[in-house]
Amino acid sequence: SSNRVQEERDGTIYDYIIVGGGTSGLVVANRLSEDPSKSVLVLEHGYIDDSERTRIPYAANSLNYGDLRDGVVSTPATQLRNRTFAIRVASVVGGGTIVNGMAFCRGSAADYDAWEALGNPGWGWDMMLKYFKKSTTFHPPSPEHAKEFNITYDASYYGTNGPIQVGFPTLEYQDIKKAWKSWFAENITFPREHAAGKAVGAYWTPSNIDPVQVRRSHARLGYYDPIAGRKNLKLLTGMEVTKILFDESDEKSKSKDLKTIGVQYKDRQTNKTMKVLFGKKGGEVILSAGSIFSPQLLQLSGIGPAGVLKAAGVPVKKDMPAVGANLQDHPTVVQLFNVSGLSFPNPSTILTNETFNATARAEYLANKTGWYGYTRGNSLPFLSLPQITPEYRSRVSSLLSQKPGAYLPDVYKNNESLLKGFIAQRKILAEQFSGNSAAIGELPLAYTGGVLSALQKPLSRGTVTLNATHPEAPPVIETNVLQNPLDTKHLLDMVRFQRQHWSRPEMSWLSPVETSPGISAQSDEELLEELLDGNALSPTLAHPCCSLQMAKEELGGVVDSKLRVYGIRGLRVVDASVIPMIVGAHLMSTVFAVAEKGADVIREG
Ligand SMILES: Cc1cc2nc3c(=O)[nH]c(=O)nc-3n(C[C@H](O)[C@H](O)[C@H](O)COP(=O)(O)OP(=O)(O)OC[C@H]3O[C@@H](n4cnc5c(N)ncnc54)[C@H](O)[C@@H]3O)c2cc1C
Repeated sequence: SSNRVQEERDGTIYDYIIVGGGTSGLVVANRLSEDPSKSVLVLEHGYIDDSERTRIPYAANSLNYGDLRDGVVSTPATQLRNRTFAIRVASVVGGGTIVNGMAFCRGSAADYDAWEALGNPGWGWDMMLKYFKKSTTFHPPSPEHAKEFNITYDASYYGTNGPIQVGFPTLEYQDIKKAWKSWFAENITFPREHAAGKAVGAYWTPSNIDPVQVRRSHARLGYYDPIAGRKNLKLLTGMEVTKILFDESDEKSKSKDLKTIGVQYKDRQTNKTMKVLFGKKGGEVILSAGSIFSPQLLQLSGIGPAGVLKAAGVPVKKDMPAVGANLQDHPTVVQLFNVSGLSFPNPSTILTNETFNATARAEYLANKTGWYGYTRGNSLPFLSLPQITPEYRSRVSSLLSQKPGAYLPDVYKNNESLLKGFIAQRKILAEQFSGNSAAIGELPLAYTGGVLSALQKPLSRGTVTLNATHPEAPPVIETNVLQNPLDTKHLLDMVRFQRQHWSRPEMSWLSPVETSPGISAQSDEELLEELLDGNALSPTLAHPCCSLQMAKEELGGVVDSKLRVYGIRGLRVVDASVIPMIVGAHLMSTVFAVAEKGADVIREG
């Protein structure tokens, strides 16, 4: 019965089993199946969704709940009055790229060079650039449009025939010109192209939009649909992988590494549990279930912190405390201003004016023009710490004077490699905080009143561990948001920057009045109190990552630079969880590049 799937389906013996047909899984599936002599199976938890909400660029403004995984919630956040938060992850063929906000931006060279510095040769900026290009096709804006809105770019940093279509919406709201004036008044940098390695300052970033079809470009559309007919590639949807299977005979002789022989999975429709096993020559399991479910699956399979596994009744195959540690995301803070004097239409119009919305929709459906072709905006200042606060030097010295383990979760306390890894990360972060090599805050250009800032370089670290009473339910996610007090400082630095920005003469056209936190709040304590009262802080911008970090093993690495899980044969991870340190950018374009490089690394053997 262990060969049931091969028997039931078509008798194929697979060389690769990819767990998760999301963003990374489909990239890897595409590249590995380019070789007709290799056969590839993708098992995806979700289904195919080709509805309007996945196509229409404007739909990127609303959360597509139908394609999100149910019940993924963080534990009460001690620093945020024990609030819990939905951690948004996709469950759909194409993964996060089907449901996300379509911001397609890249970090700075220093963000990726940091990965290389943690013991990952070939993962620095110079090499990653190749994969940023390979994954994309860039569509420049029309010269008239670019001139009118001062949209700058350098197409040479993108690809010319990659699967993901990248470009700008063909229309912009007029008020954005005034909003940009206020940014030009700031003493910051204005890179012509953010994707050139210096993504620090105020700049235009593209979307994953196909400007010809005027629709969302995503992993399924770019990487799977065009090759779905390959005979050596099979995608099964609605399948939840529940265990990675190891060669039990190997396991008995403790001297040998564990070796994968296949996976066990459950058909979500019939609830039937099945197995798929490699043939005699073996194969590789590639974990691409994302930053929450890849660590869960490793733990369900006996690879993870022994204490966590035992508590959940899972037999320990390999004690690896680093599995599920190092979780990072971009914590956010929202400020509110009352504004007047906006032109018609503005970005709020389509959200609040039903007639306008209906007309925009009809126009899009008839000829793909109008505001339904506009996403969420493409002007995204990402600032370095010195650009945000004159206090940056004192921040760096407080960081370096912290006892390294002081603000880390328990798993770091008894684990020397995780702690050493954090110290190595901290050194890199101290360098980034001292200068303008990398962004530490995202402060998207805003003028309609709601102002979001996102911390790009948190020092707090979260964990993903099995739910001891229901190991197969979504795992326990401790974000530990703001556990390190410097993270709070940095968020408040951004709040103060925004406040200063909104009081500039160039913003007076809006007659803005800060309503939350409100200018009576001045000290750190007052600001924090008001922000907590207003539920204005969150641990996540839907960018969970880093929970199975690629690093030297003695630095808390789970995978090596070939993405192989240490000590296990036939098992790699390719998704956002292998990122060792979160970048100063939304994640998707980085994940595409990681997966492209991951596929190359796998093909090299
Ligand atoms: C709501 C939202 C908004 C976002 N906005 C942006 C944005 O505007 N710009 C940006 O750059 N990034 C954004 N992101 C982040 C970005 O989309 C993700 O970081 C990226 O898509 C993650 O890719 P991945 O391959 O790691 O995981 P995913 O794309 O999530 O793929 C993982 C896949 O594995 C499947 N899976 C999980 N467990 C199992 C299992 N046990 N068995 C089988 N399959 C399984 C899942 O169903 C999923 O399809 C957003 C994300 C979300 C959720």
